[in-house]
Amino acid sequence: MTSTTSRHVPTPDGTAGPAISLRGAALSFGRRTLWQGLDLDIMPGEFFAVLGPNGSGKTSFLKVLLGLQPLDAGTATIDGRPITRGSRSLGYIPQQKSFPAETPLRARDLVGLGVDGHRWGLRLRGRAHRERVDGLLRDVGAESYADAPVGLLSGGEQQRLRAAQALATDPTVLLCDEPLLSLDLNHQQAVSSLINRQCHDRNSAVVFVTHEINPVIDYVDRVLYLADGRFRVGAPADVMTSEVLSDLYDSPVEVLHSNGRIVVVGLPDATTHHHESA
Ligand SMILES: Nc1ncnc2c1ncn2[C@@H]1O[C@H](COP(=O)(O)OP(=O)(O)OP(=O)(O)O)[C@@H](O)[C@H]1O
Repeated sequence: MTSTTSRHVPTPDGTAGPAISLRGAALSFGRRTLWQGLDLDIMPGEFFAVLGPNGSGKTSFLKVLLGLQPLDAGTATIDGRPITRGSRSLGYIPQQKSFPAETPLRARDLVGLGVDGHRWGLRLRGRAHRERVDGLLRDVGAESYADAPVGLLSGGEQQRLRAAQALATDPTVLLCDEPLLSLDLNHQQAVSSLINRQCHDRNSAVVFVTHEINPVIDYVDRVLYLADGRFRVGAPADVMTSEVLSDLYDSPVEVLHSNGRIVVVGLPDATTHHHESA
């Protein structure tokens, strides 16, 4: 957390309050509890990763923050206010889903919607608009297909446009659901570094759901690790340990470190997962 300026709502003493705050949060579906007793403050400029095996509740956690999923107990606020759907301070990179082939938008139109599509009042138009869109397309390496119909692009190409569109809004809270899926290594690095800049230079709080911490390990301030209805929150070095993961999975798990990467060995058989296996 390096930024000093804040676009977030200040606390009475003038310091920036948490961008996201959960108190006593609980969510269950039927008899399956995803989490309970979750107290959490995510600060402006914090890069916060959410990890856990398939079905552990990572996407559901984002849905709560998007106002699409009510909690069963507790409260959730963004910038000190109760969460409402479609808040303008939220940016969202959804889990990859293809656009239909006939979608009547070019790549640059999609990004352009992020630049001014949700705003009332003054809209960036003409040259300024075009330059902003071009800059975003360049940032995600999408200039070469800027004028192509989105429905005809590959999954990875579409995903880069979604990242550009979400960043275009300069959100105070950026929610990312597996944004690196189907990107090759170069573009994983480009997109994760862009998200990191939004976080640390623009002071956005980033919530980054991922199966694989290694591509963002240098950026992550804290992780929420969900498994089997339980969770652990802390710095990666404190959570990604053999002791903590063995406790969460209730089964011996070994965490190895190799060349700055984390390798998890011995996840329970039923766990369809994430991280690199040895
Ligand atoms: N609206 C719903 N009604 C009933 N069950 C649901 C609902 N939404 C999610 N679930 C269940 O809650 C669990 C958590 O789902 P969620 O999508 O949050 O997991 P996840 O950690 O994001 O998984 P993945 O890694 O596979 O994307 C799953 O078992 C899912 O079937």
